[in-house]
Amino acid sequence: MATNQQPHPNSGELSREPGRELKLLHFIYGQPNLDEIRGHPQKVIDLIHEFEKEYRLINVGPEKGKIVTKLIEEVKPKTMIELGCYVGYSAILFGDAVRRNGGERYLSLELNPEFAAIANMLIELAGLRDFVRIIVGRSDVSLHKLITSGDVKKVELLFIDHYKPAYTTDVKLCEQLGAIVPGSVLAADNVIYPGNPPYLEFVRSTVKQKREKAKVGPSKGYDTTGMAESAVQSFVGKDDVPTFDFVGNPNMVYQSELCQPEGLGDAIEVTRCVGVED
Ligand SMILES: C[S@@+](CC[C@H](N)C(=O)[O-])C[C@H]1O[C@@H](n2cnc3c(N)ncnc32)[C@H](O)[C@@H]1O
Repeated sequence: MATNQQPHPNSGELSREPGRELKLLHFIYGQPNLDEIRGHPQKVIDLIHEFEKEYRLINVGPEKGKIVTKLIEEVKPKTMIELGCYVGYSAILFGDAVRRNGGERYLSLELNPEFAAIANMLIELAGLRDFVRIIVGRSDVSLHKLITSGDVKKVELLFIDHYKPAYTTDVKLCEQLGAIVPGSVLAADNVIYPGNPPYLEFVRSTVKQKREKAKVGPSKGYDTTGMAESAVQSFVGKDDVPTFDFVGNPNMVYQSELCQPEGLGDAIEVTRCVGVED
């Protein structure tokens, strides 16, 4: 399934110089017509696209973004959660869509406080400051706190776009805390490039297969089988371990499909929870 040898769709000759995310902030806030941009999410997105003609950023991009925007129109979440904010591209694009579709808030979980600070400035410029909340920290710790405090009662729509090995463990955490319910929808990015075979196997498994696997007891580490080494090493490093032990809830019934924009070397896996087996 994974096609790790493929070049990243944006890789070309683009600059990967360290600190380019801060450069993006200067580029956008240095625009002479800043007042015309203020309060217009699409104009901020357009400027990020402009910057990406020269620099490589790791956001979801417009093609895969459309898939998630359509899901927002269908699900109409009151609260949408994303794992991985980076410089705020998806938070602005999807936060704006959630707001237009009657939602109440967009929670973005981000590990790196520098990225969160940059994203906050762009979210503010886009006019989404009162709608998008960035929570800085590890996604598992933040999810645990949000759910156990009662702040988030269920997952309506979850956009998963952070540390690749944590896709499965974070969804299992939501399962075992009872936050995944029939009607919950998961949208996971980068499932072809760089690829996430353990996640695809997990969301495409039957209850019977998951119960069989769960017999060994809670899993303690990340399953990185078939993942690109670069994906395993990025953001947290290969020695990182999940904060919690995971059993998940193997009784959750999922319907899962790959949504791949034409001509793109990557796709979003869209997974719907359609029931719970006794
Ligand atoms: C691919 S980028 C997110 C792109 C963003 N969703 C967009 O489309 O604009 C991945 C982000 O996840 C963050 N991240 C990695 N591991 C994380 C974790 N365990 N918890 C929270 N954020 C994490 C990284 O710091 C990085 O900013």
